[in-house]
Amino acid sequence: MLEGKAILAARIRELIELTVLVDGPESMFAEAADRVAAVVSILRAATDSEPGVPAGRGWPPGVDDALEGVGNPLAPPMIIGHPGESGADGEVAALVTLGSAHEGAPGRAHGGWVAAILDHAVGRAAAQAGSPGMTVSLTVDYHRATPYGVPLDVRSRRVDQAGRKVFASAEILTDGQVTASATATLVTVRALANKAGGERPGPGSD
Ligand SMILES: CCCCC/C=C\C/C=C\C/C=C\C/C=C\CCCC(=O)SCCNC(=O)CCNC(=O)[C@H](O)C(C)(C)COP(=O)(O)OP(=O)(O)OC[C@H]1O[C@@H](n2cnc3c(N)ncnc32)[C@H](O)[C@@H]1OP(=O)(O)O
Repeated sequence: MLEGKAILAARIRELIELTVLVDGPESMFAEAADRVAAVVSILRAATDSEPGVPAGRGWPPGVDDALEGVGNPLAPPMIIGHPGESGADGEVAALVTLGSAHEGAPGRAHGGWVAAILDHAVGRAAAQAGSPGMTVSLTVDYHRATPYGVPLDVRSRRVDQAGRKVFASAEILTDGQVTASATATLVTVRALANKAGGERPGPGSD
């Protein structure tokens, strides 16, 4: 089931990428749109959920996660490595490859996607360090172009903690050079920390 969803999501990522890149006659777009509509109706028939309405997909991040979910076509996806796999002790190491659909300035990744990756990385680092929380402040420095189409190395770690506040940092590297870095403050959320896979948090829950 999961494998099938991951394959579907991978195809949809391909579809998104090609939709951004392709140019052609109206008839080609019309035919493609009709075929996509047929796929949409297959999926719609299989769910009671309404697109765009919060459904609460479970927690912690899984197959449908916005950044790392292999079953979420919007997720690049970010591949989270084992603790210490390629980063230093206590670091979370991840790999992510963006595409043309993530382009901002010509030839480089959009800064919003760069920030989303860094936000997720600090969230992961806080969770790995035993202090899962939500980002309340994220400061991003863009040092040089973050490319797309190549695997990006992402590193993050918890730096400090004071009460419920967790301080973390993260970088994105390519060819050993840091393209963007972030420092963040997260606030631990007790209700989430206690949930290994329960319902998604509601607004303002702690
Ligand atoms: C996300 C939880 C994860 C837990 C999951 C469980 C398992 C983990 C497994 C894997 C996790 C892996 C990855 C997760 C990665 C990403 C997940 C995506 C999450 C996000 O996508 S995240 C980005 C968006 N994020 C928000 O949506 C937050 C909006 N926010 C709020 O929902 C509230 O803010 C809340 C509930 C967080 C706290 O609210 P509250 O009422 O409980 O706490 P309160 O306001 O009292 O603040 C307490 C202390 O933080 C200080 N403080 C507050 N704000 C500050 C700021 N801006 N700068 C500096 N300090 C600040 C105060 O000054 C006070 O400090 P003091 O105690 O010293 O006075």
